Amino acid sequence: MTLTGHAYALGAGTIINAIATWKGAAFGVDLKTFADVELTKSSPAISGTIENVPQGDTTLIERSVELVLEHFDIEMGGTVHTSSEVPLASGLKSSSAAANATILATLDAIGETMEPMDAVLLGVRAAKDAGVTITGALDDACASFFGGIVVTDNRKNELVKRAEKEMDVIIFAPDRQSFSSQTNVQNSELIAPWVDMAYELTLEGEYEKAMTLNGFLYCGALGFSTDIMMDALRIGVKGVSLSGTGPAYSALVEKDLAEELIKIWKECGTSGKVINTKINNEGLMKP
Ligand SMILES: Nc1ncnc2c1ncn2[C@@H]1O[C@H](COP(=O)(O)OP(=O)(O)O)[C@@H](O)[C@H]1O
Ligand SMILES: O=C(O)C1=C[C@@H](OP(=O)(O)O)[C@@H](O)[C@H](O)C1
Repeated sequence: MTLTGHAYALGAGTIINAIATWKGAAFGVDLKTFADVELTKSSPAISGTIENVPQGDTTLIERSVELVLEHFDIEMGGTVHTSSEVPLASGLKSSSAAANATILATLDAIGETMEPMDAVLLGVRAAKDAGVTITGALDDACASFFGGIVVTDNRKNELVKRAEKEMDVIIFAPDRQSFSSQTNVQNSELIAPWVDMAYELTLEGEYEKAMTLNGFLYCGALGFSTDIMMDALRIGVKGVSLSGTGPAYSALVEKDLAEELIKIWKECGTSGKVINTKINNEGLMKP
């Protein structure tokens, strides 16, 4: 007997990177990661593959399948395959999207459901077990699963706030990767008092101000250039930041500024791609 399941989850952008204070905020975007799971009774092991990334680390998606099967006390093995519109290890939450999509695809395969927040927390556990995260990145996991703007306390495993906002999202993704597991945690902790100020702005609904403050702080702490942010501010963008641990940047913009920002970032002289997307407020399920 072979069971198959399919699902997708969203990539996301950063408002507050949680590494400094363990409190974070992020927004889901219209970029998807797809997961296909195939389970058989005969195979005890789970083996993962990532489309177009033959050398990619598949521990996260394999662990995600395992945790769902363990939860329902099911002894099966098989395969999990992902394909993604989210650039890998760029700060755009490819890991949260891969874990969430895999968990939902596994549930689909075995014909089970879970409370949405329990599914998200299983993905966070898989990310911790796979060693791809510092705080568990509940902010990113919630943005990827619920869409909209989310604010979380990653130490308490708590979704503090969720809001919806219609905005375009323009992303600049340099042609390189930066793994969260290798980020400079000590430097991030040094900026905690000011990241706290940005977090307070987030609670007040001042997402764009919060995001831009977060961007300058983390660019400073992690050694990323602020030129891309300045390019955006110069034309009137209010919300622009390094996304997560970089190297990608994302901006929240009204429609009228989107085209101009795309043009400026395409001509900025740094090699990378510009992605035109928007906040996805639908998500996969409601919290
Ligand atoms: N499509 C995918 N399929 C399987 N694993 C993935 C996928 N995308 C990301 N990952 C896992 O997540 C890791 C990258 O995580 P991370 O550095 O936090 O990047 P991001 O900021 O994009 O989440 C990869 O090394 C891999 O283990
Ligand atoms: O590993 C972590 O705990 C985190 C990684 C960062 O994201 P990326 O994985 O996108 O760099 C950050 O934005 C998030 O708030 C917390």
